[in-house]
Amino acid sequence: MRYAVLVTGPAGAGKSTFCNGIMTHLQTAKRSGHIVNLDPAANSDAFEYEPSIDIRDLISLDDVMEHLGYGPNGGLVYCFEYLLQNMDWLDEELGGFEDEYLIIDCPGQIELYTHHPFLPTLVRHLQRLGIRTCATYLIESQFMEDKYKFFSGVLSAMSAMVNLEVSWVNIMSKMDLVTSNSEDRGSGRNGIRAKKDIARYLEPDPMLLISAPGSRDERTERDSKFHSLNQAIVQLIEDHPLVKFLPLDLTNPDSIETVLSHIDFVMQYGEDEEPKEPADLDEGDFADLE
Ligand SMILES: Nc1nc2c(ncn2[C@@H]2O[C@H](COP(=O)(O)OP(=O)(O)OP(=O)(O)O)[C@@H](O)[C@H]2O)c(=O)[nH]1
Ligand SMILES: [Mg+2]
Repeated sequence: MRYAVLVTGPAGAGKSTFCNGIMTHLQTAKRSGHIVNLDPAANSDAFEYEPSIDIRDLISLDDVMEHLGYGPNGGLVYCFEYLLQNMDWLDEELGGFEDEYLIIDCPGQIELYTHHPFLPTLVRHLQRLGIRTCATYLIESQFMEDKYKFFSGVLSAMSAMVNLEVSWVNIMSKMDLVTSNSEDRGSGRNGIRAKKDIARYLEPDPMLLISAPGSRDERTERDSKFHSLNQAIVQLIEDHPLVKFLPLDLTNPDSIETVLSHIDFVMQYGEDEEPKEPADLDEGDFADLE
């Protein structure tokens, strides 16, 4: 059985660093894994581990920009359209990997996750090849310092989830930065000071948008349209509590282990390799037989 973990999220969320972190962890646990780079604009320095499959071997953003005159974003879309037209390249690259755990590093343009058909097409393709696929969506802990920014992150995660019909693990990255913030109580910019505050972000409490004091509250009161938009968002998140974040602190191996075990769980990693434990039965279930 082959597995693939898509690592998605906005620019700079820590996706490539997370891919490296998982690789290190897999190696320590004597498990094998491979990085697949799907970012045609990736800087080679970003990879501690040489990607086993690299979209830049098929097409590079620099070439597209130089020879076809595209800018960076149009060029990226061009690269993906090119990949979709040349999926046999990917099939060939994937052909050499049996029983593998692929960690797929994606670019940070969120329009790719919210409305471009690229990722859904890719996921369907992987599933057709019999590869069990799940997706992670990272947002960085600094988002918690501004509740408006944070909820726009929640909405983009929701939108990505709805766009892609696979199991999801949402991750709050760079938690090491929060820890140091909370030790220095004076400097918490927008009130991320106590653990219970963090909990309201990891399991997003939409009331943060309405109740908590923040820099833009005056505007909220003055501008009733802004207020009713917030109300609508609160309602949406209350009605569809789809997004919860697992905290990720790459400086702590236990934290990586927890995140990885969630990813393994949603993909049912290893279930085929070991016989399944029969489900526990209540004594009562046998009563009729006696
Ligand atoms: N403190 C801290 N910094 C991090 C962590 N993860 C990433 N960074 C920093 O955040 C920046 C962006 O990290 P990347 O891993 O390149 O982020 P990315 O999501 O791959 O970025 P794009 O591919 O450009 O979208 C780099 O300067 C990293 O060093 C983390 O867990 N803690
Ligand atoms: Mg990256």
